[in-house]
Amino acid sequence: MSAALSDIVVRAEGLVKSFKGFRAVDGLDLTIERGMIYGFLGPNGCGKTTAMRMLTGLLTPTEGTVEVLGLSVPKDAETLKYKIGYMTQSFSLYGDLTVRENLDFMATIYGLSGKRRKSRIGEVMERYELTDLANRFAGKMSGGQRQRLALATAVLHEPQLLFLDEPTSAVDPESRRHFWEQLFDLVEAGTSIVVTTHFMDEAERCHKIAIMEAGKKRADGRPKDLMNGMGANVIEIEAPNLRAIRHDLLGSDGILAAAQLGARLRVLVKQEIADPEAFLRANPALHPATVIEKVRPSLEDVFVTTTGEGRQ
Ligand SMILES: Nc1ncnc2c1ncn2[C@@H]1O[C@H](COP(=O)(O)OP(=O)(O)OP(=O)(O)O)[C@@H](O)[C@H]1O
Repeated sequence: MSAALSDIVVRAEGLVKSFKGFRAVDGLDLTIERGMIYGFLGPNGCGKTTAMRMLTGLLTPTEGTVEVLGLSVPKDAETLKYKIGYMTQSFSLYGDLTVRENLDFMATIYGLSGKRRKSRIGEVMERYELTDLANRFAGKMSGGQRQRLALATAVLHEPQLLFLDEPTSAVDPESRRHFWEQLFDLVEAGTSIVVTTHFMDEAERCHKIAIMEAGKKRADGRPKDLMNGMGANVIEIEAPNLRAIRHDLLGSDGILAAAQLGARLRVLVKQEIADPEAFLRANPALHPATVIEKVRPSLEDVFVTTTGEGRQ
């Protein structure tokens, strides 16, 4: 099988990026399969953007190797440029150009000409609801409209692989939902997607994710598998004195985390504790009638159990 048709679109080994001795990305290994949405989940500053910039060939790694679509990066970055799309956090649009002019400019960058250029610009304007905004300056558009234009410019040349850096941070929840539906349309049409996010609900939509912290990958896999294999049971407690209970539980060895959600306390109990409900009931701060219920893990629970900083 030729490299371009391989089932692996990104392979990185031992990827490091140091800025004056500070390791923003610290030994990252990645294998991303074709046809999926792969998410980097992690807090601000954990190295998501730096990792993505190395994968796109925009930043040279300090150490490690990267292969994207069978090309060696950054050596073959120029060839790769025509096969990938990249939507940056700031959307990289020209505010003093109109929608059509932004698309026209990107078409030139990607070397689109003649009929294909015209038809692709028309197609993306239609698909991303930009036709009525064709003469609007990008700088005068709403966050959601700018996001649609940024996506339209990133996919104009029909890239095999699309990189999206926190694409929904500046948009409202409805635009976010709509945007994700558009991503799944792209996947169905054969595009593979790598996306960074710090939103748990977005990460849950990905086929696979890597949980990042301090430049390192702490865990990776399908969200469901990560939730099932997280090494803790999730118990919710409903009681009037939740702050006192939380304080008490956090001093206990068997407890990984306890966080209040409204009228409930969500407690992560280590898996080695065979009967977590009985374990909690034995705590003197709990009233015998306190409601204790085992619940389904969430990705946020996985995040808390796999990262140190998220623990509370
Ligand atoms: N050019 C640079 N020079 C020095 N430090 C940098 C540079 N680029 C990034 N960093 C540092 O590297 C760390 C990782 O930054 P990065 O932007 O990759 O994180 P991130 O997870 O994408 O977060 P954010 O969502 O805030 O961009 C941060 O501490 C950042 O300050």
